[in-house]
Amino acid sequence: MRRKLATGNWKMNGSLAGLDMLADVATAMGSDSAEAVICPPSAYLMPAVTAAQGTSVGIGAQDCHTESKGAFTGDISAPMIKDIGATYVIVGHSERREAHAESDADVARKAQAAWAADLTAIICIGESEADRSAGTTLDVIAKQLAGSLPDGCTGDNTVVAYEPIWAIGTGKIPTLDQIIEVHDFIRAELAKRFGSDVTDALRLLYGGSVKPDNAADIFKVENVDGALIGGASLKAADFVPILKALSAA
Ligand SMILES: O=C(CO)COP(=O)(O)O
Repeated sequence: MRRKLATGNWKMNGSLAGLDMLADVATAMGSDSAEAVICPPSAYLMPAVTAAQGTSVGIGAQDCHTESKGAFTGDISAPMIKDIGATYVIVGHSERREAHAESDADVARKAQAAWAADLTAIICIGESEADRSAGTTLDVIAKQLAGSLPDGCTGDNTVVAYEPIWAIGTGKIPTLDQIIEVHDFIRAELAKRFGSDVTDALRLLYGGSVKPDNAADIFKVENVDGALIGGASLKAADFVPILKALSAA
């Protein structure tokens, strides 16, 4: 049985004071079944871990370097993320693929770095609007899966997040049929490569304009095991209803 997962990606947003939402999320969660993870900017990782201590809210980073240490000004490594007590790291977000020219191979190396540090990698994939219009969505997804997921994926070390680029921060979300098609396809591709035991344990998140008012419908989709949430993860007032919808799904 896959445990549902709501992950908040703050991107380059939030503040030290904004970490107060962690306590609100923890309180609201109660004994809810879904897991909650917040990924703040690296400047707030350590205070986030401290704020979440003793609660069931997990903390993750938004990126890591492929190397564990060295002369890489401005970067942070997977062992550092582990060292401060975070447990997840997002790799291959489309904003990093685009703004930092990260290739599938780079993303795979980051996932391996995460695993080596005993972190769970949330590996992001997703098509552009041009891909969708050209009818090549599934080809793009297949290529990203093949290139960005290293051999050795398990349900413990990896979460796959499908984020159509055109749905990120736009308020546009795919139809449920489109989400079903891509998530079913991802599950089938994973099964071909990793076998059904691994695939049955691997969580697939949907990301892109998930909000309190559309979350319940998205979470009804069988192969959606949770969400990667941007804007609506900054405040407990938005994040908690999404988490509740997930627990109820
Ligand atoms: O990119 C996202 C999460 O990683 C989605 O962002 P939004 O929820 O703001 O659309």
